[in-house]
Amino acid sequence: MINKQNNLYGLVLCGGRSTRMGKDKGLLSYYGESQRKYLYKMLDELCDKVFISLHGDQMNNISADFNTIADNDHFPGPFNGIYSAHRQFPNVAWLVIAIDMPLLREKDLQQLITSRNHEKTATAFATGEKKLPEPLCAIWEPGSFLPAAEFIGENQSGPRRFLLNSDVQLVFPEDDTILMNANTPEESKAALKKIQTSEINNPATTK
Ligand SMILES: Nc1nc2c(ncn2[C@@H]2O[C@H](COP(=O)(O)OP(=O)(O)OP(=O)(O)O)[C@@H](O)[C@H]2O)c(=O)[nH]1
Repeated sequence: MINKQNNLYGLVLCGGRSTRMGKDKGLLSYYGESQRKYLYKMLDELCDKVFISLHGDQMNNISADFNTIADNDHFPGPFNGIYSAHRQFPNVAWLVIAIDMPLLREKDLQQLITSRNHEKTATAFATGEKKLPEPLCAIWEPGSFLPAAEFIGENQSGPRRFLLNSDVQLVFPEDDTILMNANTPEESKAALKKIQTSEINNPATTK
């Protein structure tokens, strides 16, 4: 177990449209509570402060129990959420996670934190056969945002492409499936089955 990290803020990206799922992915439940609440609490164990990242028109539908940051730029996609968080608090690093990774455990985030390299643009899990950085489960250092602003200024909005052109500390997860995305009802069902039938994400064994 590691302590809360000073100057590390947590961001749960929830500003997507969930069109493939057909319902808000933040409201799905894999562990007996909404995924939004589950991941918020997980980050709260590790970070100084935690925020839910949303696009502007979702702000009225969220409980006041959560700290929130609304997208304030004009391009769609997760980089907008990350960049808007930085604009609000430019001097901290951000531990960013996507709402649609139901197999992610607190111990995986601890691995990211203990592997963190403050000198790099970001510390990110390596995913897939090509071991590319996963921008939506990563620590973004404060120094990443000047180059990010330039990148966005060139009308680019892909956070993975940005990290591919940056100096990133790659972290190799114990098991690649922890980063599985559940974007459709079928993927969500498959994730739930994995949770119920394997120990990978049994909350009792996650810490
Ligand atoms: N703040 C913010 N987060 C976003 C935005 N778009 C996507 N995200 C988040 O980024 C992560 C990955 O999103 P995607 O799965 O690519 O897109 P989605 O909109 O959630 O789902 P689809 O509509 O099915 O593509 C999820 O955690 C989303 O909530 C956005 O415009 N703003």
